[in-house]
Amino acid sequence: MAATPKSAHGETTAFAGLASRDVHVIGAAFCEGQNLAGADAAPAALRAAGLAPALAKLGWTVHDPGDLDFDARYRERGLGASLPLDKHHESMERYREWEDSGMAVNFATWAHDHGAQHGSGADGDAAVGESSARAPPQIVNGPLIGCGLELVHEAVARAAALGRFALTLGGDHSVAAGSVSALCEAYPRLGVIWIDAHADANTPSTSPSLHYHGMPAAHLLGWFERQPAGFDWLRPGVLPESSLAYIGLRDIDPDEAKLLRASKAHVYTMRDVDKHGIGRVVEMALEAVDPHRNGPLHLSLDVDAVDPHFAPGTGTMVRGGLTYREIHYIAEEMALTGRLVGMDLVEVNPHLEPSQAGGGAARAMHNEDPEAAHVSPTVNLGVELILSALGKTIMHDRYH
Ligand SMILES: NC(=[NH2+])NCCC[C@H](N)C(=O)O
Repeated sequence: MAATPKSAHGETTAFAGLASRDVHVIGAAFCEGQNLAGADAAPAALRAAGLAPALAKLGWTVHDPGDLDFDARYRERGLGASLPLDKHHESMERYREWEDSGMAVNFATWAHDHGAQHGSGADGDAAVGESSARAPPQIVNGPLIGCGLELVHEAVARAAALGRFALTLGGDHSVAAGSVSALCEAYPRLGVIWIDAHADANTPSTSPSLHYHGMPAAHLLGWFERQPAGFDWLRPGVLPESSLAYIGLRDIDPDEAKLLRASKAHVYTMRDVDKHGIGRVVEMALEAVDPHRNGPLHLSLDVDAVDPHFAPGTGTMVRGGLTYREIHYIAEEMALTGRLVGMDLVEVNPHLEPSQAGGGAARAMHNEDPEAAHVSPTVNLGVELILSALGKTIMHDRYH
């Protein structure tokens, strides 16, 4: 059966799931949405940890054209002057300094209070139609991010048009602006389950950091006061509020919380997980975004939703997260619907893995996939979660 997402998955038609077991890997080595580099190393690290052979073993045909070439796109669009791109990133030494300081505030705030190494990013960032006289707060590196994420959007749209499962490997959570917008267009009734410690629902006006990785949900939902330069390809509101459910939230900024409370987005915080248990929370979230239980679904998984005990290799860790089993359960339930069409795995930062910091190599457990190289705990968890979302269960190692 040919894949024709638009006509086949219209408003009223029940979606029967992808017709074939083809997964398209979109390597989005992109970390411009935050002030720390390293998340851009994740796609390569996930591949090195054996992602493709493990997916093949599970019964999937893997299409991986390699990482998107962001630099080429920047140059094409005349943004070459912004290269090298790491000018707004803080150093790993500064990150360690923040950790040693006791981490009373998040890294972005700490870096700001301790003389950020990078500029405000405001230069040349004027929003569309805005005069510089009363310039609104500017997303750090805004136009460059818009340009880069358009490439993600295009690649995900292509994967969806081919009827393939769109697996986006971040990168920071910025990439979801590209992937989710593309999938919402390909699958009009798309329900999005967003697993995260943070809501990423700040607008440029509410954001304490002006980092875009804290904003993609707000942008998709249409909450930005104005369209920032470079984002013409993103239709604000492309994701209806009621089609979004969060699980795992525990670090929300005050004005961000106000926006969420006033919206129709479905929020399941860690407290809901405590109260109802993960089984019930997943059921409620799926019911909320897809009341008929017959529409296409997307999983946007930020590894910082997981407790730092299990996922230490990420930039914005927050205590009190999902356990190893809870996060796997979520991924497994998504696979069991048979209607998952895409997944983002974001915010894995191999540079922050304990093994890289001198803590010794992560040890393999006896029952782990021998084909997966044991690079580091968070990278390995990332591979495992992708496998769970694509059908691996305790009783079945083939998607059936
Ligand atoms: N994708 C992430 N890790 N987001 C963290 C966002 C942190 C904070 N709420 C901010 O807006 O900056």
